Amino acid sequence: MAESGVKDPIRVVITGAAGQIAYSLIHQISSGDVFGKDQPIILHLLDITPMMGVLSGLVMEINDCSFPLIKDVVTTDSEQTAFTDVDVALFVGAMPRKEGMERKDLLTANVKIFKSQGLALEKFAKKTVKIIVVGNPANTNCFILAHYAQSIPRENFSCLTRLDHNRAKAQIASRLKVSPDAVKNVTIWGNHSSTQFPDVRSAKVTVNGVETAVFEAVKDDAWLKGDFVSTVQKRGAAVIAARKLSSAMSAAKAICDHMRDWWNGTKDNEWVSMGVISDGSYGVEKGLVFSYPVQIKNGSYSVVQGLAMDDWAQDLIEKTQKELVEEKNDAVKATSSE
Ligand SMILES: NC(=O)C1=CN([C@@H]2O[C@H](COP(=O)(O)OP(=O)(O)OC[C@H]3O[C@@H](n4cnc5c(N)ncnc54)[C@H](O)[C@@H]3O)[C@@H](O)[C@H]2O)C=CC1
Ligand SMILES: O=C(O)CCC(=O)C(=O)O
Repeated sequence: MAESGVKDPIRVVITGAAGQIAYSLIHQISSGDVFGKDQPIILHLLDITPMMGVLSGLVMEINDCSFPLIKDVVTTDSEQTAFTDVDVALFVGAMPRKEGMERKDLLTANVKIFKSQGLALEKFAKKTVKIIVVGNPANTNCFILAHYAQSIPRENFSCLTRLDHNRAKAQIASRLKVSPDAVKNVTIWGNHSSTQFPDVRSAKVTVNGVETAVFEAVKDDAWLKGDFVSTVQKRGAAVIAARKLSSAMSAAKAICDHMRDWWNGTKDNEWVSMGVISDGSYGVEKGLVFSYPVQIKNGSYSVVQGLAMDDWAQDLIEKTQKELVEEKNDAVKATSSE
């Protein structure tokens, strides 16, 4: 904080800044929706060289928005310039999948980007940098990024599963005809892929002022264990099939929700889902980037412990873990052969 009582600016890097997610994200961040209405920001926008013209147009638009919180905008195709002294790093830049592909089909191309950016992050970012990996396959890209940036604390790395979390809340809310904010404590376990486990066994919903377990309120176990799960698992693909482009507005909103909660904390007795480096909780292999229920206080998250498991849940968690182990092995092979 400067002597005047005005906060010092924070540096926020967005990779893939010329892409469709960034176009929504930049607006929300610049408006003060994430770090607060009193937090000045210097934006670092990274993209590949052919996109520098697009970034210059984006800067014109940012200027034309007259955001009072934006103190400077740095556009660059240099990883060194992009990551120097950053406080927050949003790794959006990567190739998106097309209709018919699984996210892991992007692995070979995208993990190489994350190796190179991990090495740059290691050299140039602040050690306190808070990181969200969005580019797919998000968990495994995050694993590679962290692997090549060993001096940054492990708890500073995360990947985005908040979009899945929001989708799960929205499905329950729509089924019960309540607002999504009446639904709390859903959990996304595992990979941001079609093996993820959207779990509402501990979730609660407030209907007509009364808080009830979601399973009791919905009264349809077959749906909660069947179509609900597969709808959330396959929502990304459904959007691509309909829009011919992958989710962007909802992804940007979820990135903001994830970082806002990490920056400011979660509400009492509530949790959110974040892909984080596993400490072995719930029997998951240590070191995998796995989505867990987390609570956040003073800028640090902790995995919610002691949630009940049954054979059905355990099976789903093992399936998504198995996929992550396979992805990790393929990613390590793809990055170490260079
Ligand atoms: N985890 C999640 O919940 C979600 C993840 N995604 C993923 O986010 C990523 C970005 O999606 P969109 O913005 O829709 O894609 P997009 O194709 O519109 O934009 C990607 C941008 O990244 C840039 N880029 C490519 N390589 C780069 C590099 N080495 N350094 C910096 N920039 C680079 C491209 O030039 C492009 O401007 C995709 O991988 C997509 O699958 C999308 C939605 C949700
Ligand atoms: O599904 C994809 O591959 C891109 C977008 C995404 O990850 C999602 O919508 O969940």
